[in-house]
Amino acid sequence: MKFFAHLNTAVQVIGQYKGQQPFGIFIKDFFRQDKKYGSRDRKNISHLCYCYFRLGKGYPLLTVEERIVAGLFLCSATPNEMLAQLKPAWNDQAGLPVEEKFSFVNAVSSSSASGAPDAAPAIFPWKDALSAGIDHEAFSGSFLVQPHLFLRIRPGKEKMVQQKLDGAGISYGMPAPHCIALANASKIDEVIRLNKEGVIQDYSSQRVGEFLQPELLAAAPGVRVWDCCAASGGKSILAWDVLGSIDLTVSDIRESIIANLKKRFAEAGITKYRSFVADLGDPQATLQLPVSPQLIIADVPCSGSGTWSRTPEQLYYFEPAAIARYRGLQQKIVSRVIEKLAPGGHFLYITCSVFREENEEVVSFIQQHFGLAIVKMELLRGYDQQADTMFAALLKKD
Ligand SMILES: C[S@@+](CC[C@H](N)C(=O)[O-])C[C@H]1O[C@@H](n2cnc3c(N)ncnc32)[C@H](O)[C@@H]1O
Repeated sequence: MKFFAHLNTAVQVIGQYKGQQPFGIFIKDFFRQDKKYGSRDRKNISHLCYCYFRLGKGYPLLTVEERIVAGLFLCSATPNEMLAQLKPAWNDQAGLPVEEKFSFVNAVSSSSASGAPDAAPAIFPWKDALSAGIDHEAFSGSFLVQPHLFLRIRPGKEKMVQQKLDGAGISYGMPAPHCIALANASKIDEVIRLNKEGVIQDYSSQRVGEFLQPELLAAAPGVRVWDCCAASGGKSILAWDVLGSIDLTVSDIRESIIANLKKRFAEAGITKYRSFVADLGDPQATLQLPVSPQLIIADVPCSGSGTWSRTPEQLYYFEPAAIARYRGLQQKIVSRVIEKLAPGGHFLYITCSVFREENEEVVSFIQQHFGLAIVKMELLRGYDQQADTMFAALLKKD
């Protein structure tokens, strides 16, 4: 019976949530206000809610309760206690390939008032807006699977990190050298000294290192790098590790963000760098850059659509009008920063978006307005690796 109580609470939570804040924060507040839920209850209720959001825009005419159960079935790789109680007829089918499982849900969907049956592509309905090279069906289906947690091992710490993980009995995969893939709930911060020995960084984000190779950039030691949307410094630490000694400047829009970065850099052993705060969407903003940078890393604000497997509520609440707003901001930011790039310098444009308008079209804008030439451009597919999907383009100024 307890799973029916969890289902009812999940229906209640979903009814109250309107998408204004990350769902993870909302549900924590919900549980804080009502102390009767134990940790197992909280885990199950959260899981049911996330199963609902993982269906994205699919099955809109099912009731909330039906959608939660459909999501639970589609997201379960094996039979389980919860499904056995909530939908016994589907539990034995949980291990089937997901394409086959859709037919069970479609049968319910078409027997409700919905008419046409649904399937994976309906989860993410903006197929025509996707960047080149994304398999729409596989991408849509990827929302049903929780992504891995990835750790990037810092240079020289390879043996130590693997020994520590083995010693703690934590199982992991290695999709690439220096890259550790773990189950999402792994408590590696109790085992690894984060930022010093390894950095929590998605696999695709780690692959941005392929664009930072010294031979590609013809970078000499001491190359002047500006990470202009640095957040807590994930790309800066990567550049530091790949390029060796760099002359680093970081900036972001708010002081509190730079404060987090400083803490993280201290843990990472990065002590020599400059930082400032600037709103790069404002053409009048003061940029406290000492000399013109030879490499600008612009990991710009974006829809984040390549990361929605981690926050599937965004997939559910997304309004496509937001894409043009992001593109407008991205064009302002690149226009503001490229004028500072040294002649012969490189500009690395990065998003975690799957939308062409934020990716290839901004690159075309850069080519047309600033005459930069593409050195390397790639959609970093993560959806087939339980990772984020990102886009990166390296351009060169004459
Ligand atoms: C995708 S995140 C960067 C992630 C970071 N590079 C990393 O690897 O961890 C984009 C960053 O752009 C910043 N940002 C948003 N709007 C901005 C603006 N108008 N000017 C400057 N930075 C901005 C955000 O605060 C956010 O930290």
